[in-house]
Amino acid sequence: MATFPFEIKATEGKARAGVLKTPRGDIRTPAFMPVGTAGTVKALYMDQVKDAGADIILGNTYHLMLRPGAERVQRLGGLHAFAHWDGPMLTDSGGFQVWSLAQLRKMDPDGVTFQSHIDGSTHRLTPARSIEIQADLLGADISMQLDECTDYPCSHEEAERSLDLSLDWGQRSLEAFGDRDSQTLFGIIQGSNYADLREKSAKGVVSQGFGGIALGGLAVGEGHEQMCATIDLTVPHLPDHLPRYVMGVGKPIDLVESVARGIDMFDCVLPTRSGRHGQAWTWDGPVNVKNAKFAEDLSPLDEAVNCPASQDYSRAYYHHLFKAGEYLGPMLLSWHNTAFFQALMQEIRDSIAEGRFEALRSRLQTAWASTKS
Ligand SMILES: Nc1nc2c(CCNCC3CCCCC3)c3[nH]c(NCCc4ccccc4)nc3cc2c(=O)[nH]1
Repeated sequence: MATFPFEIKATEGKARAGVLKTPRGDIRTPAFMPVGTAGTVKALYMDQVKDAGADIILGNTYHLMLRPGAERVQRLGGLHAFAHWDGPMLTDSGGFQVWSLAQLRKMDPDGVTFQSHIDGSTHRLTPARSIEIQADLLGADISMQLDECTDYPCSHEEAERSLDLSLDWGQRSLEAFGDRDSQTLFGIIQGSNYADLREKSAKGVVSQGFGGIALGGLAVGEGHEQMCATIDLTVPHLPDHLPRYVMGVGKPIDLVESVARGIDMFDCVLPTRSGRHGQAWTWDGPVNVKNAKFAEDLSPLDEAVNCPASQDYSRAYYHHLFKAGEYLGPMLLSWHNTAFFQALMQEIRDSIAEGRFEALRSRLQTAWASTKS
């Protein structure tokens, strides 16, 4: 397994600004990774994703193994060629999506058997099969170990059982990954919100020798404050030199507060999912364009976001598009939100490099206080 060079360029407190160097290109951190679920960042062309500033996108083992099938994606040249994205790509192992989407799933110590939510066909994921799909068939630059995302809340005993299973699957994932020299594998920490279990999981994952470390089991309903508290008690057990990735996070306020606690990488469906439903994220906080107050508002979504979707169309036009159910509504708003999330990460990176991150953080805590729920 390769360990990609991770250079920290600047720090402010626990916040780090750096570059993760991969064979398919550099990833500027802190980085927000747009989610390309089934080989597409929903409603966007890859050029728009790239122009918005994204260095890396996510692919999804669960969705692609069900349709069109992982072997078919390989026959078609792999996910980069298939989806027309030539930059770095990270794929999740599929475990989380099995929990959140599949029907009739059956767990055992070696893996999980489940029925497709699409056509009911039976599938099985083991650590080795997940690595084969991610690294061999889809061709991911960064793969994730197969893990069990522990339900929240849960007992200490249940959290420890789950953590131990993920540690075992992490070891098997590393063995299956072998010595691929142009791809890397990240481990995933579990442990729910128990300090002793997060420490046990962190020390276990760090000792196994991954190319990066993810914090799993978060953004599962615990809320902003609990998520921050869990990050606070996990990061001290992580080495400075490996990238840290909080999975499934999150809202803009979550990104800022996680960067302040030493996190480098994020993914979330929020920009495109909320965009499809009329929610626009701006520097002043979220607005829902379907609100009647925008019916004759000629102002742009956000003066400070340098994207045609943010500058060239009025809020009144967005209001009309969503009231009329026009396709262009979700398309433009997904584009704006994707550009806003990238503009936020760029401002975070610049502020750390210029020693003004804490000033940015306190300004955004005030502007976005109501979004912490
Ligand atoms: N292995 C693994 N993945 C996790 C994920 C999936 C991360 N996104 C993958 C991505 C791949 C491509 C398809 C989409 C998913 C999580 N997502 C969330 N919360 C999302 C909370 C959320 C936020 C906004 C809207 C919906 C849900 N917590 C997560 C915890 C884990 C975890 O422990 N282990």
